[in-house]
Amino acid sequence: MLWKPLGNSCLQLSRHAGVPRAAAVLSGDVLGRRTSTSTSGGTVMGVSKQKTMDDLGGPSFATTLYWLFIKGYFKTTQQMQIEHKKIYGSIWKSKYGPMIVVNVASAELIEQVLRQEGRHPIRTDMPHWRGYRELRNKAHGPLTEMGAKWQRIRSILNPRMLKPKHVSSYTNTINEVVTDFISRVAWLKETKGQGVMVNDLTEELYKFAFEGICSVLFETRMGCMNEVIPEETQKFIISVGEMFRLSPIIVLFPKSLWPYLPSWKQFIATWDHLFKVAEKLVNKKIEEIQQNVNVDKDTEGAYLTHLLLSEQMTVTEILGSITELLLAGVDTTSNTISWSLYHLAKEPEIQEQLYQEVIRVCPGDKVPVSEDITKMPFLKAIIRETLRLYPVVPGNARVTAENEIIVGGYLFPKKTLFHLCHYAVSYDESIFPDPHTFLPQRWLRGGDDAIKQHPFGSVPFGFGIRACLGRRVAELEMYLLLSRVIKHYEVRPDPSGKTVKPITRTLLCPATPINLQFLDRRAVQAEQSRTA
Ligand code: HEM
Repeated sequence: MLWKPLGNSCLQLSRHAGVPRAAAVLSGDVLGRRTSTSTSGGTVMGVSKQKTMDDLGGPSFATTLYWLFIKGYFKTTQQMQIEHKKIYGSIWKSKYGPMIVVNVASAELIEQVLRQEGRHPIRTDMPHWRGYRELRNKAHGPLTEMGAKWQRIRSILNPRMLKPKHVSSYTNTINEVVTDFISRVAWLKETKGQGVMVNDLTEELYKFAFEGICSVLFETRMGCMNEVIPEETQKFIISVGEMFRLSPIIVLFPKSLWPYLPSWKQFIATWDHLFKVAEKLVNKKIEEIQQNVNVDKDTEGAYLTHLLLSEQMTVTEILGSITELLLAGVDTTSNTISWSLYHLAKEPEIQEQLYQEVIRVCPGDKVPVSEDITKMPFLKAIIRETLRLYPVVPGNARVTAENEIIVGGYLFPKKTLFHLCHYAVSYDESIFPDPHTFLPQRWLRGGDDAIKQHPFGSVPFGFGIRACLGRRVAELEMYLLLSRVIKHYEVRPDPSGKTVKPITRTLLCPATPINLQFLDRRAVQAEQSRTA
């Protein structure tokens, strides 16, 4: 997904940015506050002059290119947010050719942008993703659709993805996948990890997240937890990776050149494969439902069955949405769990505290279900802190489509492209003291830091009506997996002591493989009592 404003996809929209209307001068901001002379610019012959985008500082196009390609921030654009904030302050503009992106890097300014969104917020226009759909006559899903059509899709997809009672009904399905993941860890250790290591944990968690989301969406198991992964599934996973790899390349070129690019042809081929696999799964479900109808049997089922039976969307529309949900729901979850385990391995005391919480709520062989999770505040705090340190979407784009708005005392015209620098804000020490330290306690109610936190200091799932559609499902997956893995295994760092840093590949990912040791707690306890 292209959330960061570094490709034409985001930038294209800012071409529409016009000159601010004079009428807006002195009008006060849309939050109802009058802009004071001190924050809104100088005074011209006794009349205060509204500051506009022209008055904003920031790097030129050449300077940005220098930072990206000579100083080498192309893969660590999240870090560039922090460096630019030091130079330009909390708000600055970056130029990409004729296009302008307004960066906001404080909790207050992010709040101002998000609270002034219109009824149909836009992230980016994603011309390459939309281009494929238009070429092949496919429907847009929640990621690529805009305006009233987007709102309609969300109103249909939201309830079974976000309402707690529906989401908790996916618990058993997800727990089955977690059980298989725990067994797969044992198999990986034995066959490829000298009895103790799991190498490239993120890739393994990717398979878990893919299997988990497929089992919720399609009500079908894909075989990703098997020892040998089915060829079709493996190809699907590779296609997702390819599509994300090709996306930023394609958007570097104008649309008119796409038909001549080999990358565009590969891009089309990968999307064809993604839609083909999704179509096969949807058709299989339609056949199952049809067979039940033929024998007058009630059809029960989760997400896809509900969408098909409710008939609010055509099958083509369902396919468009389901494919996008799948794409949005894999790397995000798997990266977050990888970072959590990476930190728990490094911080044995935090891991022990989590283990004690899990066995207190779920003693013996009890497998946690969603009600148990409500009794595990420390588990939740660990995920929350992971998402602060590693926001999967480190910089989110926002286009203010409907209104002129005032942010930080500057007046911006309609269709201004904002880049919300979530990563920089997550490391703001005035909001999160000791920002580089993994401190889950800061998210516990009654904790010393809890009071100081600004509600927009860390918003890992976004905010408002265009926020993440899969948040509740992702949280359930992460809570169940983490609690059960820690109950079963003691996790220790790679003995080679490698530090893993984050890089931005559209999403924030580990730059190098995360390899960890997994010690079976029962085996360790048995060994300890034998030698005692
Ligand atoms: C740790 C896991 C996840 C994180 C941190 C995450 C984060 C985000 C963020 C930041 C956005 C953009 C929100 C905005 O623009 O305000 C987003 C959008 C979205 N996410 Fe997630 N996400 C996660 C998991 C998932 C999962 C599991 C699914 C699917 C089941 C999913 C589906 C979506 C969709 C469809 C959108 C686009 C919504 C729209 O534009 O209407 N996400 N996510």
